[in-house]
Amino acid sequence: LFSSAASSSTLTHGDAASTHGDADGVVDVNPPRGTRDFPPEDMRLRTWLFDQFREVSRLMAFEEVDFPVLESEALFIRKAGEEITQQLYNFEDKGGRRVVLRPEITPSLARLVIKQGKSVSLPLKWFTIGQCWRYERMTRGRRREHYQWNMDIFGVPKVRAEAELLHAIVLLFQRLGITSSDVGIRVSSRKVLQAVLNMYYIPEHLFTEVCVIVDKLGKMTREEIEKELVSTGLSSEAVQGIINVLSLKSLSKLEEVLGSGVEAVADLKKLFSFAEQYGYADWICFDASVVRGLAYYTGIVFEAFDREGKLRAICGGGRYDRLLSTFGSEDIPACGFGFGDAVIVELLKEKGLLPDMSRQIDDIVFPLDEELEGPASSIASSLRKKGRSVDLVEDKRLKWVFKHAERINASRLILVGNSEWERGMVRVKILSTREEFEVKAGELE
Ligand SMILES: Nc1ccc(Br)nc1
Repeated sequence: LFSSAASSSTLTHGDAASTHGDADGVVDVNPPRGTRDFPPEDMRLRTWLFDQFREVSRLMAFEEVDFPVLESEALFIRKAGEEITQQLYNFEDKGGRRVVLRPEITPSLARLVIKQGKSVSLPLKWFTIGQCWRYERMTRGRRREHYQWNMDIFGVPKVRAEAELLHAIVLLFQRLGITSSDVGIRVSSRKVLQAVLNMYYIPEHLFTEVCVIVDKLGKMTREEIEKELVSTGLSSEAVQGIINVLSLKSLSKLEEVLGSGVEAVADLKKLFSFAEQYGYADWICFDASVVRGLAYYTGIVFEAFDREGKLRAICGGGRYDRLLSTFGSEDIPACGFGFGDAVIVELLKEKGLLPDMSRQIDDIVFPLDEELEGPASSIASSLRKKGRSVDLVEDKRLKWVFKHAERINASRLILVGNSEWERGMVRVKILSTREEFEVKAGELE
């Protein structure tokens, strides 16, 4: 959906610009840097994609929720050095309040769950599709906004919840025509890292910071990661131990290193066994290097990736059992994922899976003379009441109308002409078969 940088088209409207434009009366018609417009064709693709998100949410029996894009900055202040909190789109409003354009959805979800308090019964299965923002120096020319589909389950402490979320992700990919040969989902648990830190007696307060650092595996060199880990105070032995465990891709090897009976291994085994029952085992694989970059994850984490390795993560999520207490509330076990609107479209383009996005209209109604505009309107009105989409066209030459009918894939062209109208009739042309006939205006279906 993110078109390449728009041309520097500008608009000079003479007087209009003098009130709206800058000094020389020129208005920049491009949207703010890093943001997108959605002209009709792009909007049809976005609507189609969001309809797939909604249909999967319906299949999973999730309820839709929403909240403001604008949130208190306090909801996102975290000290773990995450990229997401270092790129807050934050400002002070006219009331002197510190606010942000939200960078993610989960804290707003947590806020709403806390606000709803005892009035909601657990488990909660909520979803939303919302725009998220970041303020990044445009040097990297990256987007500053995207839309995310979020699915979250509150009140289920067991990995059955993560298994449900993974099912939703697989259902979505299958609906788009993507197979497990195109995409995989790497699965691990932050409890793996927790177990390793315990092995080296590393203090608990370093856990979140270490997670954020090792999430950069694959984006930074191993040396840079090791350097950052050492800078937190870890011994080089502990750093090597962490790097070695995070390179594991087999659960049995992990069990050898961590020992049996470790919660992380038990959780993952249970999750992989659920995957067999759901029938999506071939979509997922254990990969200890997956930690995800958000500070609040506490357990299972996962991310979907294109197996050709050309694109960034398609979606990601995990368990966050202690987020609510960071907002001063009682903790409720929770897990969820975010699924952005940009990488998935790049993948669909790569795979030739973009759907046909051309328009489709049922009827064009066209009065052949000006004094027939009234009758044409009443015909359009009665057809619309019957549920047909009608493009009422006026002040055009017939040649243009036929071209227009092709352009918008109209099924029928309904011509209102004097000679027919005098007999209470209209002329109908079926555009697919070129069939043409007269119908009583009142009997038009
Ligand atoms: N968090 C976030 C927000 C906006 C974009 Br674009 N990417 C990531």
